Amino acid sequence: MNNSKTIVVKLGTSVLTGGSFTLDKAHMVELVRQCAQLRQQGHKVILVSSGAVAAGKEHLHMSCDLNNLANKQMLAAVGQSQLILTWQTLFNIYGIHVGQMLLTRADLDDRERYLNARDTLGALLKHNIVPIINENDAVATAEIKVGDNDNLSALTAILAQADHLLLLTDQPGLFTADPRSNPEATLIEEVDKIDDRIRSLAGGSGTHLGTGGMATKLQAADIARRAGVETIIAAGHRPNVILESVNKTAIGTRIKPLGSPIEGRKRWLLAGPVSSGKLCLDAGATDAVVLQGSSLLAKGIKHVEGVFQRGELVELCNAQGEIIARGLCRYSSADLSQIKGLHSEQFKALLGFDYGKAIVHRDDLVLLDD
Ligand SMILES: Nc1ncnc2c1ncn2[C@@H]1O[C@H](COP(=O)(O)OP(=O)(O)O)[C@@H](O)[C@H]1O
Ligand SMILES: N[C@@H](CCC(=O)OP(=O)(O)O)C(=O)O
Repeated sequence: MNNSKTIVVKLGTSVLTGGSFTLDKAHMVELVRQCAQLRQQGHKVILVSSGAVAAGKEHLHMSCDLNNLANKQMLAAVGQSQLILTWQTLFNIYGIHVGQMLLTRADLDDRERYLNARDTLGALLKHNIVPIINENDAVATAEIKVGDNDNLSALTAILAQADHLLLLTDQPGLFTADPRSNPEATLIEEVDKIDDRIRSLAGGSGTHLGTGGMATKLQAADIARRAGVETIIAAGHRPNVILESVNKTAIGTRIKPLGSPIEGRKRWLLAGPVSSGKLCLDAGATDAVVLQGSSLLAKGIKHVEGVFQRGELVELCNAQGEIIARGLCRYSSADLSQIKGLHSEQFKALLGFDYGKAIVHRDDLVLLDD
């Protein structure tokens, strides 16, 4: 079917537990029914499922300090197997297989590992298996974590070249303020651009088990929209929410994608590496990069922040300090401290070598301003 869409459905702990410390299996079966129906309509479905920590707590009947990393990892290790067992049992009702993928930031940083994860996801979808993704909480420490499943689901949507990202939570969408503390807050139905004004509306999680609240949902939506993916934030308990979101019923908060989807390597630049440093550009270089589609030359670099090697990802900032692009830097921070502000003809005399005049080549750069 040529109208086939790929949909990433992110289910927050709040949806899977209904705010309790146990998995709400009656509701999970309802979500599975909707996923099965979407597949019958010819669409592909990927779940990003939170709930491992909650499931671990439920299984062990143990109260422990959730601020302690080892405790949380223990609960996730126990809970993840319970969680996937529950999903498999429920999808079995419809004769659907599931495949578990546990990822960390490190799996997406490295281009080769990113491509491996992409191929696994592709193979699961090709064989009509529903991928169920979570962060590998049992082993991931802060340095190699994505940190929250909202961002992980956006990275998954990029990996899968999805059409829609549904962030299902315990609120009907993004409100003008946290509705838990502001009963007057109203739903925002459509967002064109995620700027500081929109970000300022989003608070953190209102529960002990949720991570990130609305703030991480907006981060995720911003990454997704730049990769051409539409995001919908909606209530996981709304009847038929998954079916209606995809079939264009006005529902929750819809965050529009940017016009044209970007090509593979640039998608990885958005999804993958964490930045190792910053290049601050003058106005001329900013215009050249943003408006003229040029590579970044050393001449327009005013200063360099951070320590990085050749080939690492850096952020490019304009004179106001706003991040305008991400890209792979062809020179190390040590080299750049010598050649910033100079013409490329001088590189060899100063460094003893030269990797070409582009500091960040156009092919290795993705723009963020819009
Ligand atoms: N502007 C806002 N609009 C809606 N919810 C918000 C807002 N700011 C903060 N929140 C909070 O975000 C919570 C949902 O995020 P979170 O607890 O992380 O849930 P999940 O487990 O679904 O990811 C809501 O319960 C709400 O308290
Ligand atoms: N990976 C964790 C969930 C992390 C997370 O982002 O939680 P949530 O904000 O509920 O989606 C778990 O499975 O418990």
